[in-house]
Amino acid sequence: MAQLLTEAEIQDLANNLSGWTVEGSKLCCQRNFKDFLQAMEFVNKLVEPAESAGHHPDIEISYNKVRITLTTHDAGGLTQKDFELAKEISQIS
Ligand SMILES: C[C@H](O)[C@H](O)[C@H]1CNC2=NC(N)=NC(=O)C2=N1
Repeated sequence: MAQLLTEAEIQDLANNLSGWTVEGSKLCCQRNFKDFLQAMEFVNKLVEPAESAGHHPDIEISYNKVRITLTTHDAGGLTQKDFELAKEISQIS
């Protein structure tokens, strides 16, 4: 199982990850799109990296807004897997 990160590690990793915030034991990012269709097109692009990583975001869709939350459920908090997947998601437009 992936190791939980320390507070210092989390802050260090978060400082090098733009567009995401640390909220408790979660990494959060919100993306805004023109409309629902574009929001869903983006959400569908998350499937491949998540499946490849064997690590999955929690996704909340509200019309053209997509809120992505990452945490390692098996570990009960933030691990390297969350930051690695967040970096990949940041590359998706
Ligand atoms: C068996 C399977 O690989 C595990 O349940 C994976 C699936 N995707 C996951 N995603 C996230 N975010 N956290 C997990 O602990 C997790 N575990």
